[in-house]
Amino acid sequence: MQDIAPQDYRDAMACLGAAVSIVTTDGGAGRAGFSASAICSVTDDPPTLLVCINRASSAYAGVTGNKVVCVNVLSARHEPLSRLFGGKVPADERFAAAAWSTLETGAPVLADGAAAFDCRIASVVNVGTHDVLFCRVVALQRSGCLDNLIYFGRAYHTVGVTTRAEAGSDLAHGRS
Ligand SMILES: NC(=O)c1ccc[n+]([C@@H]2O[C@H](COP(=O)([O-])OP(=O)(O)OC[C@H]3O[C@@H](n4cnc5c(N)ncnc54)[C@H](O)[C@@H]3O)[C@@H](O)[C@H]2O)c1
Ligand SMILES: Cc1cc2c(cc1C)N(C[C@H](O)[C@H](O)[C@H](O)COP(=O)(O)O)c1[nH]c(=O)[nH]c(=O)c1N2
Repeated sequence: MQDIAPQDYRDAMACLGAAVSIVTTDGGAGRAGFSASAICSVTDDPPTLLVCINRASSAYAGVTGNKVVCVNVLSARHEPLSRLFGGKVPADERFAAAAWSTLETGAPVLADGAAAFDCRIASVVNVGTHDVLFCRVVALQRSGCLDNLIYFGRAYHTVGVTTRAEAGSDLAHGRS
């Protein structure tokens, strides 16, 4: 087995593009949120996704105490917001920069996000510095979903379509 230095791993992982979301929580353990790219769908029956959170994150206590999160998928226009939620900024200042609502759990839902997955944490696996949160989706919100903010090569990029017509009816009806 190779002896892989963390920096070599990160350099390689920087080549894996990923959609950027803001993961939020609220409840008795307080309101918190952080930018996240280590997110993916697990299964659609029951609807479940996973989020990897660094236990050193300022949001960790809130997320694990409230046991609810909302995954707010970002569009291109949210790059400044992702930078704010990317660390070293007080939580109130992060949330003051956008409009939020709630769905089922009380976790903040970004008013104009590409999509929002309101979740209850169903199980947690500790792996090294992170917890892998398996989250049961209990409510959804979706906008026109015309573009996504992508993180690749240590920089933000955009992928998407420019018009709803270009998106086609498949996207509008969720067909792949
Ligand atoms: N999964 C994560 O925790 C994660 C993902 C992306 C970025 N980040 C953080 O965002 C900041 C900017 O990252 P960057 O991409 O500009 O440069 P970077 O060199 O710190 O990270 C390069 C890539 O390595 C991975 N990575 C970095 N730190 C990680 C960690 N602690 N755990 C798991 N994967 C990790 C990510 O995929 C990241 O895009 C850094 O502080 C980084 O730690 C963390
Ligand atoms: C594009 C991008 C993507 C991610 C992150 C950052 C950025 C810029 N960060 C790190 C996270 O947002 C934040 O930096 C940490 O929470 C540390 O900052 P605070 O403790 O909140 O100040 C991050 N953290 C984490 O625990 N899981 C993740 O998937 C990601 N993904």
